[in-house]
Amino acid sequence: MSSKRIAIAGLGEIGRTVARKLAQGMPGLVLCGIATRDQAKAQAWLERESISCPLVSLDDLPAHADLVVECAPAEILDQICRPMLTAGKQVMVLSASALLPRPDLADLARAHGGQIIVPTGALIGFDAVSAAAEGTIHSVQMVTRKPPRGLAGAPYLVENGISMEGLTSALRVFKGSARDAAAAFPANVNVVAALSLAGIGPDRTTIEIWADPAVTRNCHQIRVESDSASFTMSIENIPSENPKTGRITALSVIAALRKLTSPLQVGT
Ligand SMILES: NC(=O)C1=CN([C@@H]2O[C@H](COP(=O)(O)OP(=O)(O)OC[C@H]3O[C@@H](n4cnc5c(N)ncnc54)[C@H](O)[C@@H]3O)[C@@H](O)[C@H]2O)C=CC1
Ligand SMILES: O=C([O-])CC(=O)C(=O)O
Repeated sequence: MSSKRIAIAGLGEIGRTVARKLAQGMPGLVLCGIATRDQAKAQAWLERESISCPLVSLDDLPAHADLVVECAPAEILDQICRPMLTAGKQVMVLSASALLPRPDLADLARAHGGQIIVPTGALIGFDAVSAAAEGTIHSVQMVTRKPPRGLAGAPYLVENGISMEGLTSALRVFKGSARDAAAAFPANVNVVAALSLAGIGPDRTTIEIWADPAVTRNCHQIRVESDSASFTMSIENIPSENPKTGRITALSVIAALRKLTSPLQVGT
C-alpha cells in the first residue's frame, strides 16, 4: 500500500515538531512538502535538521499532498483549506477558532469528498464529548487560566485597553460563548472552538478566560452535563517556546496522524 503524503502549512512551533517526527519516519506516512512564509529561514532549518523536503506554495499543496496539517496563522485558513478541499483532500486544522465563522469550508469538503480533521490539540476528552453528543448534552462549560503573557496581544484585550502588564492577581478578562471567545482571542483559545465542534456548537458552549500571574501553565477545566454522563476534565499545559501554544498540541497532531494508518485504533 502506498504511503499517505503529508504536507505542513506553517513551520512554527507545531509545524517544526510535526515535520521532525514525520522525517524520522512514521508508518504509512511520508512528509512531502512544507509551505512557509520565510523560505530562507525554513531552508536553513531543514538543513540544520538534515531534513530533505520541498518548500511549496499554498496553492501547490494539493499537487504534493493527500493531507495538509494547517498550523499557520488563523488569517490564512481559507488559503490553505480551499484548494485542498476542492481537490477532495484532507486538512488537519489547528486554527480551530478560524473555522467557526467559516461553515462553508465543511460544505466544500462535503461537496468534493474532502475532509476537515480537528485534532484534540491542547485539550482533552473529545472522545467522551463526542460520545455524549450522540445522546443529549445539556451544557459544556469551560474555564481557562493562562499566564498573562499567554494572552497578551489578543484583539479583545487591545480593543478594550486591558493590559497584561504588572498583574498581581487573577483577572477574568472574558466570559461568553465559544463563538465570541474565538473572535476575541483567535490565537489563544482554539481549544474552546474545537471543544464546541465536538459537542454542542459554538453558541451553547461557554468559557471564562482568566489572566492569572500565579499560574505558569495554560490551564483548562471543562464541565459537561449530559443524559449519559456528567464529567469534569482538566489539563495543565506546559507552554512551548510560543507561550500561547502548549507543548502537547504538536503531540496531539502526531497521535492523530498515526491513527490515520494504524492497524489498531484506540479511542473514538
Ligand atoms: N487547536 C489547538 O489546540 C491549538 C491551536 N493552535 C493554533 O495553531 C496555529 C499554529 O500554532 P503555532 O505553531 O504555535 O504558531 P507559530 O506562530 O509558532 O507558527 C506559525 C507559523 O506560520 C508561518 N506563517 C505565517 N504566514 C504564513 C504563510 N502565509 N504561509 C505559510 N506559513 C506562514 C509563520 O512564519 C510561523 O512560522 C495557530 O493558529 C495557533 O493559534 C495553537 C495551540 C493549540
Ligand atoms: O487553544 C489554544 O490556542 C492554545 C491553548 O489554549 C493551549 O495551548 O493550552
